[in-house]
Amino acid sequence: MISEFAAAKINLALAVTGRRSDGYHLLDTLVTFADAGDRFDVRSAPDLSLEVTGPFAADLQDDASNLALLAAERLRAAAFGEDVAAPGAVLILEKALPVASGIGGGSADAAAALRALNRLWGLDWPLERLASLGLRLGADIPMCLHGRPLRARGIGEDIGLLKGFPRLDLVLVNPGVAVSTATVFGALAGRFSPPLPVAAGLRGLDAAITWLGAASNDLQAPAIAAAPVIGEALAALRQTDDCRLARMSGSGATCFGIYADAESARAAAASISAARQGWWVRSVATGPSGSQPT
Ligand SMILES: C[C@@](CO)(OP(=O)(O)O)[C@H](O)COP(=O)(O)OP(=O)(O)OC[C@H]1O[C@@H](n2ccc(N)nc2=O)[C@H](O)[C@@H]1O
Ligand SMILES: Nc1ncnc2c1ncn2[C@@H]1O[C@H](COP(=O)(O)OP(=O)(O)O)[C@@H](O)[C@H]1O
Repeated sequence: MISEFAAAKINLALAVTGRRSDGYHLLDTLVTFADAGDRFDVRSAPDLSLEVTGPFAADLQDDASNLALLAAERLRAAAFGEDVAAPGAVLILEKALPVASGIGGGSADAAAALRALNRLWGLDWPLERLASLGLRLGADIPMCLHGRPLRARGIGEDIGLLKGFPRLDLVLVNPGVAVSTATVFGALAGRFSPPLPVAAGLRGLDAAITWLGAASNDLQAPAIAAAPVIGEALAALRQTDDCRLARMSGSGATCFGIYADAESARAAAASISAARQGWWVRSVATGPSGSQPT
């Protein structure tokens, strides 16, 4: 049995800088990964199959369109072609992240499946080769394969790792609405931004907060227009003690707050959870060099 962690992806800042001729939008985004996520186990079997467990399993009823299984099928076809002796695997996904929530659930799972099967099948493919296969399934899969602080451009394929980017104590809040990524991009209606400022050499919380404060997430306003409860999630974070910055991740609806330390983050998460019992609320840490579950 091989296990991989599918860490939640958090877009700390996101500028939409243009649009390609195929309709996909060009981004400039600063991303980090949390120690909250889905868990992925794989074991050898003659065929490929998927079992989904965990608190959000019921939101993913259709296994055939699950990005993790699709990624596994693509990897098997690319590595073994029509070989009748091609290996299979049982993929066991524990779905702990809310679905369609701006924290890369499907992409994180597909990346974890590729990493796990690369090991199980002894393929030894480099990350770049897995990333180019993954990109054809989801724009966020390459960044989720890296799983550490990075800057991504293009639609997510042009990645630069951010060495020295600080560990952050965050609260993640999902107010229980699923937001369609395509709808949110569509609502931008061609309003584009300049690229984000240079992010090299950001060390320490204060430097990160100053840099992030001068940036934004261009998808936040259209997402709030589609689902106003996202504005309530941001307000709830901003009202907690010691919240240094609150913003939405990706195309929403999950929002994050940044805190000075883990204790403040835990206290904020407890107070939001107590006030909003239907919301998904977690205090998490992001890792400077990739995140592992706590
Ligand atoms: C916005 C971001 C930021 O990291 O995150 P999420 O909100 O998904 O977490 C991503 O770019 C999302 O990437 P991903 O979730 O893989 O998107 P995909 O499934 O490839 O695309 C779903 C749909 O969104 C639109 N889309 C997506 C990505 C992009 N750069 N431009 C787009 O216009 C397209 O209409 C596409 O058909
Ligand atoms: N393993 C998966 N986890 C989550 N969503 C998935 C998965 N496979 C396919 N999907 C589909 O992908 C869509 C986007 O979900 P997700 O990747 O969680 O969004 P986001 O990247 O915004 O968090 C959902 O509508 C969901 O049905």
